[in-house]
Amino acid sequence: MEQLTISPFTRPASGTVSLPGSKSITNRALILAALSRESLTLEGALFSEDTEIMISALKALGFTLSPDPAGNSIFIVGRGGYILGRDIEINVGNAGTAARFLTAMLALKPRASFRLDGSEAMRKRPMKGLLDVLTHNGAIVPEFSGEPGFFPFEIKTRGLFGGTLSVDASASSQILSALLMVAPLAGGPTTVELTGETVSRPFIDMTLTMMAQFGTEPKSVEHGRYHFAGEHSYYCARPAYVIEPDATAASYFMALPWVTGGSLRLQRMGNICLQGDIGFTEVMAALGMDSQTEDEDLVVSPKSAPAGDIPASFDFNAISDTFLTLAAISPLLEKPITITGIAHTRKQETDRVHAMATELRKLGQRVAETEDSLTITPDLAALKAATATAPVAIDTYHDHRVAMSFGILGCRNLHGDGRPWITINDPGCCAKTFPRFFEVLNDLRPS
Ligand SMILES: O=C(O)C1=C[C@@H](OP(=O)(O)O)[C@@H](O)[C@H](O)C1
Ligand SMILES: C=C(OP(=O)(O)O)C(=O)O
Repeated sequence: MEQLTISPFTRPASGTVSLPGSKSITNRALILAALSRESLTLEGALFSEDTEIMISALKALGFTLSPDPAGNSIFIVGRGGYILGRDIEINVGNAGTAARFLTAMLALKPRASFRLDGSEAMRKRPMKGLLDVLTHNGAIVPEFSGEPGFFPFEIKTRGLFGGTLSVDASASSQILSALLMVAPLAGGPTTVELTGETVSRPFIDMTLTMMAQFGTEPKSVEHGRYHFAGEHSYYCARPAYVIEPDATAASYFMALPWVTGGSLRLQRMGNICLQGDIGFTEVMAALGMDSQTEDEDLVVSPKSAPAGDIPASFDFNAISDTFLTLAAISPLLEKPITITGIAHTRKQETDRVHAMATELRKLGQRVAETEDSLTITPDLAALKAATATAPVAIDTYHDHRVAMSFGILGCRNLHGDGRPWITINDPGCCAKTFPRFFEVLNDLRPS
């Protein structure tokens, strides 16, 4: 297995970070463009495993896409969602967005058959809420090769009829986002209603805002019920759609100057409109970091005034992809913190709550784990002792965010002599959303 030993920063971080495009926006824009009746160029798109999976799947479904990785753009010809072919195999890898959004889109096609599978981790991730509602609607007839409700499966599709789609999206907001995006193309008036709560709320707002940007909105919304008139398509009466840089990826560089000192300019992060994860700036503000918008950029640096008391508890339910960033740097805090609202992340790339607890314990930290929370009691002396003789190898569990967040922690000059103390196992897993992460990180090291 490949390993990367992190060299600590012996001087404060400085420089400008150009972040890749947002994964969530790129994969939504690809679906919405395919569902629209026009051609469109996506600018500032992300090129990574998760978006390559979406691009390949749409190509397999007969859509014309011309990706230009060097120019970060993708030209796509929409066909009102019309899928060519009736017997197609798709592998969604470990891309949650592709898994949920594509499955819902396939259900629109009458009289076809699709075989879907994903990575080993994806075979354990929640799909049941989505498959159940599509089955009850008569849109699909699923057949499972393994455990019912999970990949791999085959779906015979009948087309999405109108009516009421009651959905359980408690395990993943992507299930609700998927249904919302396809509901306007159902055969008749459609109501999407949530049977309970959902997690990661800002991603639902992202979906609804992007649907509106592509020309289609619910006719009305009331108490978690979204009404659509039916028989619509998306219209994107513009030649280009510009994708925001990825706010979750930015969380690592909001944390870096806290770990190393210094100041960073995050390009085009100054006016993020669609991504709730920009709220991580508030977490870092509580830790004593300042973020100022300058032109379109965000400049992050330690506050000049001393930080007040850090809150004892942070609720990450709305921005859970960023909880790993805070958890990884928590050994450098002065007081214990509790991170709550993260039970659903146990069913993501890996069991993230358990993975973070396990790796922090390897670093000598005291960690208490509940179903929905982590309490980390920082211990700097134990951190130094655990890493005194050789770097500790952090296991990453095929989870890009475990790799990237501990990569940031390893930048602290912990032993004062520039000696490396953290090794990241399988650093290549960051290719899911940020293939060049460790190169970008290295470029911020003053020479
Ligand atoms: O809709 C989206 O683009 C996402 C929603 C969230 O998933 P869950 O709703 O499963 O938490 C988030 O964790 C994921 O990275 C992206
Ligand atoms: C949870 C994540 O991804 P996915 O889109 O596969 O759910 C993530 O990127 O942190």
